Amino acid sequence: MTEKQAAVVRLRQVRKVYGTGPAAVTALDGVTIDFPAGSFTAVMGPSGSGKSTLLQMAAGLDHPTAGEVSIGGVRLAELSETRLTRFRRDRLGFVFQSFNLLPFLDAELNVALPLLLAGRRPGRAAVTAALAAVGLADRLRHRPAELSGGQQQRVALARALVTGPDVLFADEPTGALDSATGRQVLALLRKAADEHGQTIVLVTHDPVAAGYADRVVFLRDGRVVGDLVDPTPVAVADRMTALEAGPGGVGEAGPMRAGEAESR
Ligand SMILES: Nc1ncnc2c1ncn2[C@@H]1O[C@H](COP(=O)(O)OP(=O)(O)OP(=O)(O)O)[C@@H](O)[C@H]1O
Repeated sequence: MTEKQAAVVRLRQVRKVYGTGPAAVTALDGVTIDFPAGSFTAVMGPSGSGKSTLLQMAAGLDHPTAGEVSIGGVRLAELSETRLTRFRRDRLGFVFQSFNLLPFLDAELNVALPLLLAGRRPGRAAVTAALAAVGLADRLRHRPAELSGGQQQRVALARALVTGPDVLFADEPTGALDSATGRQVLALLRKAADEHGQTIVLVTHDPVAAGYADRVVFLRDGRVVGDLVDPTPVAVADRMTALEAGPGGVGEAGPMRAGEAESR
């Protein structure tokens, strides 16, 4: 992997409105949050609460309607489209629920692709090391169709990590995997933060997945409504139940406040 700098991802009063007029949807309603350098944060919330939108804004995949996003001190709004594309390619990694591998390329070439696209000569050792790191050193010649879902997701993770990104954005990366395979992928995300200082932002519905993070941030109706530090799956599931019950149904825990968890 190449040298990288630890990078904080910073959102300030980020709003995202899709569409206009009566059909407009406010997906994010003034989100201010930091994802500290080298931290692993899970983003959770009911369906439609704005998790994927938050990830898209934070990763510069789409532009906010208002507010500001910076990564490692670079304000994304100040970059031209070309520079933003290059910034994403050089500094960020992405993993999605659908693995998005190219079906006609084997594992090795799928992993080499981001280096080729960046105009870097894909050193065979770097590509092999990335696949070995996800436990697939013996699958270099296999195409996606010849790999299990978990193996495909691990190839996708190797592809995301081969460039040595400062920040890795993962949207439901374990959504299509069984729990044992999902845990392997989550352990690799944990390792990326612990051993390589990479900043991990994980969108998930799964309290077990969120339990791998340092902190869980909860969204509802496009707003941050609370967080949980050193989360356990049980504590996360409790919060989710309260959130999904709606504002009037938060139960004994009472309404959540941002930062509440730290004071406990
Ligand atoms: N491209 C789009 N155009 C219009 N509305 C959108 C678009 N993307 C998202 N939305 C709307 O914005 C809101 C937030 O969507 P988002 O996908 O961010 O939520 P989510 O929390 O990730 O949901 P889920 O858990 O179901 O994936 C929803 O009401 C959704 O319908």
